[in-house]
Amino acid sequence: MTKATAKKVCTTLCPPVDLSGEASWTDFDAPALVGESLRFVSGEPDGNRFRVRYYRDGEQQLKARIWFGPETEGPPGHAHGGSMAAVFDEVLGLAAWAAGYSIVVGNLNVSFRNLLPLQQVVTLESRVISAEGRKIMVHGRICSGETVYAEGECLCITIVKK
Ligand SMILES: CC(C)(COP(=O)(O)OP(=O)(O)OC[C@H]1O[C@@H](n2cnc3c(N)ncnc32)[C@H](O)[C@@H]1OP(=O)(O)O)[C@@H](O)C(=O)NCCC(=O)NCCS
Ligand SMILES: CCCCCCCCCCCC(=O)O
Repeated sequence: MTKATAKKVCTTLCPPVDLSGEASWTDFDAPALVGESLRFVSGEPDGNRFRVRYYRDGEQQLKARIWFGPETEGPPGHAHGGSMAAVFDEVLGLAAWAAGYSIVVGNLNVSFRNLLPLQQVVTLESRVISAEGRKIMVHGRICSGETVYAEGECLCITIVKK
């Protein structure tokens, strides 16, 4: 990236970003469902790492508007692959909870398709694909318009009370 195209890195708190959803989406209150423990990805809504807002779409599938801040940097000016994996981990696991399954994530596969520029609001679209016994499969993608940055396939396993 040239100096001319590089986005200014915020050394103090970056300005507010617009995480609003589409008209047909409704707000989804993650802490009300799973408690306050999900701080690693969505715990600092005004911070410089991730800013996340959750929704359900018209089909009740979980959607997230996500801003990857300067502290998610991997390749210069772009998101670290691990930061995208962390986002998939939380959002796809949460999607299974939102669908009524008490799970933890057993396996997560991520395909990185395009470098994701920092300080851009993107959408994570999720879909619960199947539920067979204790195995809940959830797929998702991080995208903006026609551009897909990454795809995730998440095997969730329902928790067994001991
Ligand atoms: C996922 C976990 C609960 C499964 O342990 P368990 O309750 O003893 O269940 P099992 O190992 O019997 O697995 C249940 C089924 O899921 C399958 N499974 C579990 N983990 C799997 C994985 N990583 N990949 C593929 N299949 C997996 C098993 O093969 C088994 O399938 P089967 O019923 O067809 O034989 C356990 O491994 C665990 O707690 N892992 C840590 C999870 C975690 O830290 N996630 C991140 C935070 S959410
Ligand atoms: C027993 C309550 C546990 C609530 C956990 C919500 C899990 C959502 C997915 C988190 C994924 C992860 O932590 O790796």
